[in-house]
Amino acid sequence: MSNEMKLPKRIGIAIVEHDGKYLIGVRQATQTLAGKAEFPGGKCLPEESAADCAVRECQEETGLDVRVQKMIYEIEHRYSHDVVALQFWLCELIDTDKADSLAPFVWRSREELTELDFPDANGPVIQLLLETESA
Ligand SMILES: Nc1nc2c([nH]c(=O)n2[C@H]2C[C@H](O)[C@@H](COP(=O)(O)OP(=O)(O)OP(=O)(O)O)O2)c(=O)[nH]1
Repeated sequence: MSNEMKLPKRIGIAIVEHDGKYLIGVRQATQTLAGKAEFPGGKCLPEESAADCAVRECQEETGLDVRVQKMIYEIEHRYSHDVVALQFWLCELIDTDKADSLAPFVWRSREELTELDFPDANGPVIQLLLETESA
C-alpha cells in the first residue's frame, strides 16, 4: 500500500524532565531512523491512550517510572517508512532519587538539545522546549 493510503500509527512519547535535563536515547541500527536522537516512546497498543503508552514505553526503554504532567505537542508526520501521529507528553520521575537510566538513554541539558540530530517530526517540539522556561 502506498504511504498516502496508510492510516497514521499512534505514537506516545515521554519528554522526561528532571533537574533541567531531558532523557534522550539514540535509535538502534535495527530501527527505522537509525542513529537519530529520540525521546522514549513507541507505538500505542490497541485501545491504549498515548499518555499510557508514553509511560509504558519509558519504563520498558529506560527502566524509569514516570507520571505524565501534560501533553505539550502533537503532530502528524509522513516518513517514507510510516505515517505517524505523535503525541509528546511532558513527564516527571515518580521517585526523583532513582534517576539512573538504561543505556542508551542519558540525561541531556536544554543546550544539548540544539546539537542533537532528532527525527524531522521533532523539530517544533524541540523549539518549544527551548523557548519555554518550564514547558
Ligand atoms: N520513540 C520515539 N519515536 C519517535 C520520535 N520522533 C519520531 O518521529 N519518532 C517516530 C519513529 C517511529 O516511526 C515512531 C516510533 O515507533 P517505534 O520506536 O516503535 O518504532 P520502531 O523502530 O520500534 O518500529 P518501526 O518503525 O521499525 O516499525 O515514531 C521520538 O522522539 N521518540
